[in-house]
Amino acid sequence: MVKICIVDTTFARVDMASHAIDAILTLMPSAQIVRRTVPGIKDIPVAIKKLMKEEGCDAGMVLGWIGRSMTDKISYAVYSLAMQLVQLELERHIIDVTVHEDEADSEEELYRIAVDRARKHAENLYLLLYRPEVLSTRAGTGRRQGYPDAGPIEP
Ligand SMILES: Cc1nc2c(=O)[nH]c(=O)nc-2n(C[C@H](O)[C@H](O)[C@H](O)CO)c1C
Repeated sequence: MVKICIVDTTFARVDMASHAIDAILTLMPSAQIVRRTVPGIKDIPVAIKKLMKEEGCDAGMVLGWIGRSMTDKISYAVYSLAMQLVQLELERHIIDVTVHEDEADSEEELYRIAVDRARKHAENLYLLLYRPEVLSTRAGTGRRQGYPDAGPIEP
């Protein structure tokens, strides 16, 4: 049975983890999910690393929300680097679902982006774990999460 650790934040304005878990359990009905929630993105790296080690998770998913200010964006850069280090150290995939609040002006559009991104990355996690060959068939096809696919560029 695959075990997946998930960490999200109270800073986020959409409960993306619930959508991700719903998609994960649709694709992997026997998956065991361990979820924790922390205040903000800078609290995620240590939380997911500790959880993955304590629970022995096969893979992880982190869901963050970035505010509109420059301080928020710098926080994201620091967080993003830390998440790369955690993955390298644990040698486990941890899919990063991040929504930047300035991706859209309306709350309706931000909600749509957040849900679409969480669900599509849940599928990516499934493919990384169980169907890596499917990802290879999609190489160069301009897949997007949160938006319609960009599509391939043909010669
Ligand atoms: C400036 C800032 N921006 C964000 C953000 O855009 N998204 C987010 O999730 N959290 C932010 N935080 C909070 C920090 O990540 C963290 O929760 C606090 O510094 C407490 O450790 C901070 C402090």
